[in-house]
This record gives sequence, C-alpha cells and structure tokens, in this order.
Amino acid sequence: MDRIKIVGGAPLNGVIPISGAKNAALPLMIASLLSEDILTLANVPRLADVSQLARILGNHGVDVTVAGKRPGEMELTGQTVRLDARTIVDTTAPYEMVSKMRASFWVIAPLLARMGQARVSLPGGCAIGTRPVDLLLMALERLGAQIEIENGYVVATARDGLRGAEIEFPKVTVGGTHTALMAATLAHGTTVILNAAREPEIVDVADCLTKMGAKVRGAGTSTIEVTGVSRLHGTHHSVVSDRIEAGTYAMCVAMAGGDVLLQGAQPELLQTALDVLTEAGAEIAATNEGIRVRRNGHGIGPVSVTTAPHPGFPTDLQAQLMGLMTRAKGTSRITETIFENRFMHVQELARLGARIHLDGQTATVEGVSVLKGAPVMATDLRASVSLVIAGLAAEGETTVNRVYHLDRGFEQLERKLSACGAQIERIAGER
Ligand SMILES: CC(=O)N[C@H]1[C@@H](OP(=O)(O)OP(=O)(O)OC[C@H]2O[C@@H](n3ccc(=O)[nH]c3=O)[C@H](O)[C@@H]2O)O[C@H](CO)[C@@H](O)[C@@H]1O
Ligand SMILES: C=C(OP(=O)(O)O)C(=O)O
Repeated sequence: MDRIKIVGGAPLNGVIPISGAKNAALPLMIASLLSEDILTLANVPRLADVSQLARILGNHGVDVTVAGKRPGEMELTGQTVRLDARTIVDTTAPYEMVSKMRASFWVIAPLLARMGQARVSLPGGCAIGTRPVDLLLMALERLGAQIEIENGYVVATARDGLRGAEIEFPKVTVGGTHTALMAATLAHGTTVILNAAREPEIVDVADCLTKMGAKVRGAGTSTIEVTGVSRLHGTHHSVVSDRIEAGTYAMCVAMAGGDVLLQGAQPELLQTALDVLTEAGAEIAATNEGIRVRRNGHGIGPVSVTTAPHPGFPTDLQAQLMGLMTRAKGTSRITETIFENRFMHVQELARLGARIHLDGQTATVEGVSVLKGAPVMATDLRASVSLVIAGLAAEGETTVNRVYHLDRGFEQLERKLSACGAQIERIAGER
C-alpha cells in the first residue's frame, strides 16, 4: 500500500488548481442512468471513487468512456467522462461493489424511476458512523415504491411508475435529497421535497438534470419542487469545483504559512469555512481566478466551530480544521453534529504531539507550539488529510499510511502540494 511522506516546515507558495467536486461527480454520474441518451461530464476528478462508480455503472450496462487528457498538462485538472446508459442490462447493484462506496447506493433512485425496479445491497456502516438509509427509503416509499429487505438487499419496485408526492425529511440529508430529486424527475406529477439539503452539489445535480429536460425548482433552498417528465435527454455538464478540496488547501496554507492561489475555487460555496479561517488569522481574498490564501508572520488563533448542514461549517472540513487548530495559540472547541463517530483523527493527531480532549461530540484542542513528525494511520478520507495538514507543520518526518483513503477524494494531492514547495512525496507500496 502506498504511503505519503511529509517533512514539515516548508511554507506554501504558488497556485493549486481545484478539481471538480467528488460529491457532485458521483451523483452526476449516477444521474446518467435516468436517460436513454448520452451524458458527458467535464471536470470529473481522477479519484478512486469515480473509478469504482464507473465499474458499478458498467455492471448496470452503462458504457463509460474517459477522454480529455490535455497534452502537456500535469493531469491535475480533471477528465471528461462520457456515459452512455441507453441500455440497462442489470438492475442489481451487488454487495461487493456497493460496500466499497456509500454513494453507490443512490443508483437505486434512477434505476427504480426508469426501470420500475432495483435491487441494491445495503451499504452498511463506515468509519465515521452507522450511516443508515432509512430516509432514502422513506422518500422512495412516499413516491409509491414498494420496498422489501431481502438477504441484505433493498428490493424496490414501482411497476406502474413512481407518483409525485410531498416528502418531508425529519433531518437534512444530502443522500436523501439526491435520491428524492433523481427519482422525482421521472415520476407522474409533482413532488415537493421539504427540509431538503442545500449543498452546492445538490444545485449542480439539479442544474444538470434541468439541462437533461427535468423540471426542477428551488434547488439550493430547503424546498425543491420537481414536476416529472416522461423521459430525459442527454447533455454536457461541467462538474462544480470542489469546495471541500478548496477548504482543505486553504487550511494547508494557514498551517504552513505562505501565499497560494486556489485556482478555480468558488468562495461563495465555502463562505462559512473561509470566515473561520479569517478568524484564525489567515488572509482570504476572492479574485477573478479563485481564492487567494495567505498567512505570513503572525500565528494561528483559536476558534470555536460547530458543524452543520450547508451553509453551516461542513463536517467534511471538521478534521482538517482540527489539524490546523493543533498549532493555534490558545484553546479551540470543535463540535461535530452530523456524524456520531467522526473523530478517528484525534488519536492519530496525538501521535504528532497534539493535545485534544474529547467529551461526547465536542473536541477541545489545546494548541501546542511544536508538533513532531511520526508514522500515522489514515482512517477515513478527511481524517487522512488532517494528518497531512498537521504533518506540514510538524518537525521532521510524518508518514501517513493507508493512503487509499486519501485517493478516494483528493486528486494528485502530493503533486499539488509539492508544486507549491511542500516536502511531500508518495512512496509506492507493494501491490
Ligand atoms: C458522496 C457525498 O456527497 N457524501 C456526503 C454526504 O453523505 P451522505 O449523503 O451519506 O450524508 P447525509 O447528509 O445523508 O447524512 C446526514 C445525517 O443524516 C443521517 N441519515 C442519513 C440518511 C438516512 O437515511 N438516515 C439518516 O439518519 C446520517 O447518518 C447523518 O447523521 O453528505 C455528508 C454530510 O454533508 C458528507 O459528509 C458526505 O461527504
Ligand atoms: C464522507 C465522505 O464521503 P462519502 O459520503 O462518500 O463516504 C466525504 O466526502 O467526506
């Protein structure tokens, strides 16, 4: 298995191109199942999750082809993926495939809406929490689907098609909102989704569906209205930029010091996180090209943050913020409200000398003046990158093991950081 080696202490200066968002690319690829035509997606990040989803869609009969390597480019800027879902050969998503990636469960919605049936393995828990799918199933039932659980599979049927309905989520769920939105596009009549997630990736998917002929209003607000149509056509869509990747690199710069342009980042998509970084002492400026992040001279100040659905502080940046706060001049408090077990990074950060006390869902981080490099273990995607952030400021060498977690969600991380002066390299493991 590959490892990432970092020697801390180098400031970051230069340009980091921000990739297309994993959390938009995955549902967009899944949305291809809705159409008997071709969906072409540009700015798709080269990530393990994208490759895995391509295999899952291939199993359903989607012809997935990749183009778009521009000559001379460092391969940092994404790819163009063509998805031809004209023929669906199989409506089952098997355990071996779904268990590797939670978002793949969402195929249930377009398969059911278009084919009237789907058999999808339950995804199971993961390192950050139990992650049930009850609300996704509730949404499909509201649209008239019959749902049975058989041998670990969700068997969903709607022989006469789905019917528009009111779906009110008791808590905000991104996956639930994607599922309801996709399923409703081909339902008879109008669906109203209440307490919908407002994440920018929902908006991106809704924009693409609209280009495919869907009738969607209100995406980005907590009420989304969808009027079903009989079929969707193909389109070309470019994946929105990754606000979590942008926030992560902004925290890398805040940690290491320096001056970096996050090229292509859209500040309006991560305003809360940028405000927190400003409070912590980073200088943030929106430019025509993206977001410029600087920290020179003065230290990092402590902050108190509680994660919340968009537009609140994202849970997907919680671990990274904790990595940054390990070096703050003072005590920070970070409360996680979305996932019950998203603190796996705490014990690994402690190996570098971080002082973090956990009490229920709140971590109290007492900033230290020195971190010291050590071997550490990645436990999940965002936890892994929090270790990279800490490693950028730690004295000596930090080795992050189990890099496959990082490869799920960060395109060319070590190349992007080393191009800005970080001493970071990938050490290839035995295959
Ligand atoms: C691929 C993708 O986009 N993943 C993101 C998505 O995950 P995902 O869509 O899985 O997260 P949700 O927004 O659905 O989860 C929010 C909360 O609702 C709970 N819940 C969810 C569904 C359900 O049926 N029942 C239930 O109780 C979850 O356990 C969690 O506590 O949103 C999360 C919250 O912003 C992000 O951290 C993930 O990066
Ligand atoms: C938790 C994440 O992803 P997923 O929902 O795919 O596990 C994430 O992107 O941080």
